[in-house]
Amino acid sequence: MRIDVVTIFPGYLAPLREALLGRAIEAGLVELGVHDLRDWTHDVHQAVDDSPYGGGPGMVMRPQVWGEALDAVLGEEPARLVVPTPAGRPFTQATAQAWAAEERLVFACGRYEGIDQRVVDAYADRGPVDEVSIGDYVLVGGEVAVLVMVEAVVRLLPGVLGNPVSAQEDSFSDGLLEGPAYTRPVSWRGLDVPDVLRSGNHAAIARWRRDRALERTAARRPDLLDALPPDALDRADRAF
Ligand SMILES: Nc1cc(-c2ccc3ccn(Cc4ccccn4)c3c2)[nH]n1
Repeated sequence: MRIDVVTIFPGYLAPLREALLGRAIEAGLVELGVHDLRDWTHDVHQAVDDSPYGGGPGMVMRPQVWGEALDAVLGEEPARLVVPTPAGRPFTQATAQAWAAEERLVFACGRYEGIDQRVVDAYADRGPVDEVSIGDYVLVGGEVAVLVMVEAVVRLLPGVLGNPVSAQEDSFSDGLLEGPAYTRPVSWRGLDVPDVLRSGNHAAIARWRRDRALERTAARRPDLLDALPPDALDRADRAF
């Protein structure tokens, strides 16, 4: 997979070259290109924004600069164009799973009050364009959202995670939140590891973990329970 990011703050994307993701890049599992939008300005001030038509607070990012940048970065290779925005469709684990199958992702990081809508409209004719939100809160720009989404996608690529099973078993993959996890010592500040986890009874451990996941999901995210397909819960689950 190749990932390109266009931004006026390239340094914001430096964390993508650290740790697990950095090792995935070094291993050639993913290619990353970070591009400074201002490289496509032609004025001395390198202006990327202007006042909004119709008035209102803040500034809007100019379509011309974005058009030149995305034409250059996209080139002729097909790619999914992703535009983070608070007004986007929710980015979920299902989105990450779908995007993990893509050959190329290009992220357009806006700032100010966002990017002139004609940029999304103009590229919608060339290929898939997703306007996505990572949550119901407003950030200052798209860069942090891109860090989140790139991490969620790249961890799913073959060879990236040391333990690939965890990508299938992590939260949301079975529609439930993950339950609690424990490691040594068996007792810490008077708090003990649940006995069942040390019992060696794998059926009992699996049941206990499922029960804790159901309990936590019901308490913290009842919406996820409501969204489960009818056959997702078996009789033992329903006892919960
Ligand atoms: N889940 C998300 C995504 C964002 C996001 C993504 C990109 C941009 C580009 C600019 N802003 C600031 C801004 C503020 C007010 C209205 C519009 N945009 C962004 C915010 N916030 N929360």
